[in-house]
Amino acid sequence: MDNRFAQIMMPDANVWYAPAFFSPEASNLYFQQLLTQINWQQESIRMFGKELPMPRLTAWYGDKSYTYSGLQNKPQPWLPILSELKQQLEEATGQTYNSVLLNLYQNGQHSMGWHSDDEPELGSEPTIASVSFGAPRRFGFRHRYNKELKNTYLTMQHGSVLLMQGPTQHFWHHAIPKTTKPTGSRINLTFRKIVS
Ligand SMILES: O=C(O)CCC(=O)C(=O)O
Ligand SMILES: [Fe+2]
Repeated sequence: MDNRFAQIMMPDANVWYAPAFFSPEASNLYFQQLLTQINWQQESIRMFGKELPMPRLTAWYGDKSYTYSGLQNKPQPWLPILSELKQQLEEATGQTYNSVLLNLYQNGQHSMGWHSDDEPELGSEPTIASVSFGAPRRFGFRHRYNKELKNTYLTMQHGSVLLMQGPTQHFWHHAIPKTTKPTGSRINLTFRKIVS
């Protein structure tokens, strides 16, 4: 882990945050390029027997197919900008990644519900490197079993990286809550390693 990262002290977890992993100039460029180059999709989710639009746009790039929210996703092939980001994260974190899920939150009503990234394809203690560009958004952690523990909230800054590894997915859910504050677009990329 390079020295841009500081550990977030949470029990049953291994979480690191780099608020300014990328410079503001590089971050502005990545944000604009990702907005236009990524093949953003409006997917739907089945909830309570109904088809609902996901409250965000998504895209999936990588080498191996993967099941997410019950959907078998065929990834699109790597783009140069994604390979470049992947390489920088691999160098900084000492891990390798073979796929990336992208989320585009266009406003404060776009969100992601409480979940953990514990799909079997990721192996038992996955490392997930989560990059943010654009509007800052609150990111929450909630312990899955110990209700005495308070939630932990971080504000995901433009150009930041959050690293979740070790037992984090076993013990904690995470989410991007909705906000009523006027909020611009945010792009998130979660680099993952599919092992099966
Ligand atoms: O947008 C974020 O920071 C969270 C994304 C996330 O949790 C996921 O894609 O699994
Ligand atoms: Fe997640």
